[in-house]
Amino acid sequence: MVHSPTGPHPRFLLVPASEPQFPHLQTPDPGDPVWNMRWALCTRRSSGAAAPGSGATIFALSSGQGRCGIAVIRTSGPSSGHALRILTAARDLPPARHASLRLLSDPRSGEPLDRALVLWFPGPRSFTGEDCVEFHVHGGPAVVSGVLQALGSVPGLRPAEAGEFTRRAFANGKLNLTEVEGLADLIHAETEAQRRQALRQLDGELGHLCRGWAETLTKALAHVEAYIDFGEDDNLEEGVLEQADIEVRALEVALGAHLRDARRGQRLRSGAHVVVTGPPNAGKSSLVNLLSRKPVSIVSPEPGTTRDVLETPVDLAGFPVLLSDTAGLREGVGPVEQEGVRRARERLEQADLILAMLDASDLASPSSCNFLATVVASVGAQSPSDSSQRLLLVLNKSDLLSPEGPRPPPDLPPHLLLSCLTGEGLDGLLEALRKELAAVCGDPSTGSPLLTRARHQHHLQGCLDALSHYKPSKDLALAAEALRVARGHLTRLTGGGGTEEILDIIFRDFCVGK
Ligand SMILES: Nc1nc2c(ncn2[C@@H]2O[C@H](COP(=O)(O)OP(=O)(O)OP(=O)(O)O)[C@@H](O)[C@H]2O)c(=O)[nH]1
Repeated sequence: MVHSPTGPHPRFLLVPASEPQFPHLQTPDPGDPVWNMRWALCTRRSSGAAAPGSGATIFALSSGQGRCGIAVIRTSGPSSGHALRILTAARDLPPARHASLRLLSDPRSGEPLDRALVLWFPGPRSFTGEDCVEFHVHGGPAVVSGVLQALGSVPGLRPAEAGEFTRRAFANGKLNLTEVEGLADLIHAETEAQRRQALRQLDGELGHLCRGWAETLTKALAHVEAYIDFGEDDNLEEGVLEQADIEVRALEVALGAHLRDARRGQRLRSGAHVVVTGPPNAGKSSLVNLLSRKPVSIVSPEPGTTRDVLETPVDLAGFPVLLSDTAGLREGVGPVEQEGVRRARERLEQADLILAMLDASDLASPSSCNFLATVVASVGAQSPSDSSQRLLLVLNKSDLLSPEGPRPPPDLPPHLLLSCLTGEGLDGLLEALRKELAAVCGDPSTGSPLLTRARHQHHLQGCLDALSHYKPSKDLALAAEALRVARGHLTRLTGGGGTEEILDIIFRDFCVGK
């Protein structure tokens, strides 16, 4: 939709050409065809964010909504400097990248809006690569809306759409796609581990790794193509193909290792599934309430209280977790409880980490014995390096164990003693959870960068599949094609040749002002 410069703007008024507020500045002329064209470009809307370089200068509140001490409003685009001069009623721009105190006024009425810090970032040394301005204003709603209205009245400026600043940074080569994803994750990070992981991705670690792999493939491709062109030529160095082969096989090993690890990064991004299970009355609901620090489940001395799966998001030892309380596992019950038990078993299959819970004072009961037999079987089946499903055995109600009474039998699998009632043993449980979750989600502070999205996994798998067709001893032309396809996957992972739909999906994660 194109708004006429003389017609009504949906939200903001234009400065009438006949009322120049700042005579020393160029006043927009709605009769000027060049100005008209610029206005049309500035106000053009598409289904997604406007294409960078369209000439539009965008503005938005970049700090959160609502009353606050300081609010940051920013602009990006060619008219940023012009807007800054208009709002500060100044002929000159402030020194670049230095905070300057300025009085901001409404260009339509000259009315003072706020005394604010302004920062001028001439492109390309800015977040978006374009000319940018930041206004650090007092965070009252009237100030913020006054400044936004004032900016909207400056010709060539329009409100930004969600993610548009970042999209421009991407288009101008300031961020690659994995860094954009890292930035989106950082904005959404709710736990410490998510923040660490997102920051590493924003710092470009994953992109750097992929670029290194792509370079290896480019080199191998150059060697293979040289061999195709000059294979018979004596001048070609010996062992060229062999060297390419060694590098491609090493790359396959590295890709395989990352793919085996692939689900960890995704769990870190979207939350690991932790399921509490055990016989009725073991204290499962009490543990879920304790770990989530809220009354998610009903706690009662009546066995079989929890009938359905109750799920709650929790920050456990810095890791994002979807914690599920489930019905107590037992046989010979009514249809409703039976359905609860079926759902509990179903949820257990999806668990990344199982918290198997027993009443420490009731280990000899049939339901405890049956449950324990299942746990022992699953612990035996678990290899220490297996990160697909992990298990922690917790003996609750330790407060009911008297020092002179029977202690848990020595042949029990490794377990933790806990009392949900007194909190005794909780620190030990949290530490054990931290270790287990680091195994399930990967430790974001160490090791190689994690693959945090299915998209990453898809391209690495595509790369690996393509390399399986790399057989230079059989057919050099096909081998070269395999290298090209493999390299294409790595390039797309960092956003090269990315389709618009992928960009739209990724930028949808952003808020306005970012
Ligand atoms: N003494 C003692 N009692 C506990 C402890 N934890 C839970 N309880 C009590 O044990 C009873 C059962 O607790 P719940 O948390 O409802 O147990 P549950 O495993 O969810 O029970 P179901 O819903 O039947 O599967 C309640 O009366 C709790 O107050 C504990 O550490 N010590």
